[in-house]
Amino acid sequence: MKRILVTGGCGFIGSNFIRLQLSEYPEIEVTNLDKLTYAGNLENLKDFESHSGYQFVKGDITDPEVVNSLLDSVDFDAVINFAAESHVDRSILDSGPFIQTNIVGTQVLLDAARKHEVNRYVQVSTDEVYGSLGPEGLFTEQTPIAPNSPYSASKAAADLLVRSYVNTFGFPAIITRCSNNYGPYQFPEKLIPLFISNAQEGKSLPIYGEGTNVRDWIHVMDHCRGIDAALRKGEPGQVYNFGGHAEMQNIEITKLLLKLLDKPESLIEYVTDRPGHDLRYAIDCSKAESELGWKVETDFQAGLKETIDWYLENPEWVNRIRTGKYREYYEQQYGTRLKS
Ligand SMILES: Cc1cn([C@H]2C[C@H](O)[C@@H](COP(=O)(O)OP(=O)(O)O[C@H]3O[C@H](C)C(=O)[C@H](O)[C@H]3O)O2)c(=O)[nH]c1=O
Repeated sequence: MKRILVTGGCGFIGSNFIRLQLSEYPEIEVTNLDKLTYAGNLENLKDFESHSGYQFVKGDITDPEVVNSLLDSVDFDAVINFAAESHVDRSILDSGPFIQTNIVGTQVLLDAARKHEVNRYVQVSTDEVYGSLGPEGLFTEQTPIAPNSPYSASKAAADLLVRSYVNTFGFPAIITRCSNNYGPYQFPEKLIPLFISNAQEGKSLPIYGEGTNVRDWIHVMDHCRGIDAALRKGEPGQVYNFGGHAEMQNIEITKLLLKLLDKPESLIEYVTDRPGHDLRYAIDCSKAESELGWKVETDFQAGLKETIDWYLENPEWVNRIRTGKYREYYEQQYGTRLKS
């Protein structure tokens, strides 16, 4: 595994994955193809800009010319597809970009990778494709796909395309599905960084509905190590689930964040629920544990504390986002929901 193409490497999970590759594998050459949408940020990899094993290419995975000319110019051993529109709330406001990037982009990448006989393709997916659980049970790799949001439907469609290329063409693809990530460089529209930033600014923390929805939190580096294990040790055609073994209700994690930040619970504001809000995600990762030798390494409380510290130590990174175009989105998303 010498030359790899990472798409969407300027986003949260992709940039952490590139960081892991360049730190762990001295011989690796990573090309990062990223369109630099609102969530793609060159600053996320600033410390690797001049690394001899790193190359950045600005481009869109939905453009066959861009993708094919890149694959013509470099003989990649693997393609790892992180490029995606990922925020459920945005997909409810406008599903168009989700269909384009997540589905059409995956099709373009699959066709180009197949044409260039790339030996390994990893589709980075999500446990949201399985839909919603009740209070009991876990998603396994056998759980039928039943997405509920435009975002998860677009990811499920992409997974099905990947599956079809495996079955139809014998294409050597692997799918990974992970639970909710947290950690440094996460765009502050997602629950944890949004609530840290709002609390720091003395703004309300908008909890959807009653706050009883459950998510399973995994540190982004544990997820990235999982993708790395799937890339190097996984069997083509297989799906691998990853999760953090850290299930929490939204209200519980919010109170924990406020406690760690030493901020009052009076900042919590219950707001209109997300339409079609999935109740609970919880995932069985025993296949990844037994077949890939992967396991969660980050203790949740320690990881959360370290994540809070990262946001507090990087106010410029946060402020550049929060004072930019993001303000329009925040107003659109929360303007009528929030009292304050
Ligand atoms: C932004 C926000 C969220 N929430 C609730 C909604 C969810 O129950 C939970 C987490 O929401 P968030 O939008 O951070 O993440 P999910 O909707 O669970 O989806 C995330 O995890 C999966 C695996 C992916 O695949 C998605 O790409 C990723 O965005 O907090 C609130 O109550 N208030 C808020 O302001």
